[in-house]
Amino acid sequence: MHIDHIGIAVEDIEKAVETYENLLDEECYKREVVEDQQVDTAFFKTGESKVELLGPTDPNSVIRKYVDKQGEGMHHVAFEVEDIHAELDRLRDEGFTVLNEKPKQGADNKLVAFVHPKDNHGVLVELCQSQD
Ligand SMILES: CC[C@H](C(=O)O)C(=O)SCCNC(=O)CCNC(=O)[C@H](O)C(C)(C)COP(=O)(O)OP(=O)(O)OC[C@H]1O[C@@H](n2cnc3c(N)ncnc32)[C@H](O)[C@@H]1OP(=O)(O)O
Ligand SMILES: [Co+2]
Repeated sequence: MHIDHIGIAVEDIEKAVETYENLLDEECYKREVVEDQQVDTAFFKTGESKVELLGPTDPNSVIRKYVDKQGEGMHHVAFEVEDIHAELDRLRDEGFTVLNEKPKQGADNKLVAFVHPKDNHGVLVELCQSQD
């Protein structure tokens, strides 16, 4: 597994894109709203991995709930895997709480699924598999 991206929850994604374009001295390479997850995303390439900014698109968005409760900040770490179905089965067998029955369509043309932070010492983990 390698880190595909770090997810950062933000209040205002337009402002956050401006900040990170300044900070990283590079343009955001993709903007994508993922209705199913009620998030607006912005991606920056950082070497082999990426930064994914996440803004809420709906009052019921998990990002809305997170920012209201914890404030803006690091939200999840995503690992890219070859076979997400096999990995989810392995993690379930190992006793991890996999939050998705089956992988969902994520951003950046990936299938995604999540493992509850309570099993990972407080870190929400996303597994993603490229559909390229
Ligand atoms: C568009 C896809 C994109 C991609 O990369 O392709 C994405 O990354 S989408 C990202 C947004 N989607 C998700 O995060 C889906 C998975 N998340 C969830 O299902 C929930 O957020 C969940 C289950 C992690 C938490 O939901 P819940 O309703 O239980 O929220 P609570 O505030 O009650 O939290 C319970 C407990 O967990 C702690 N918590 C919540 N979120 C996080 C987090 N991101 N990192 C670490 N810990 C988290 C929260 O503090 C509570 O802890 P407690 O000790 O019980 O107070
Ligand atoms: Co993500």
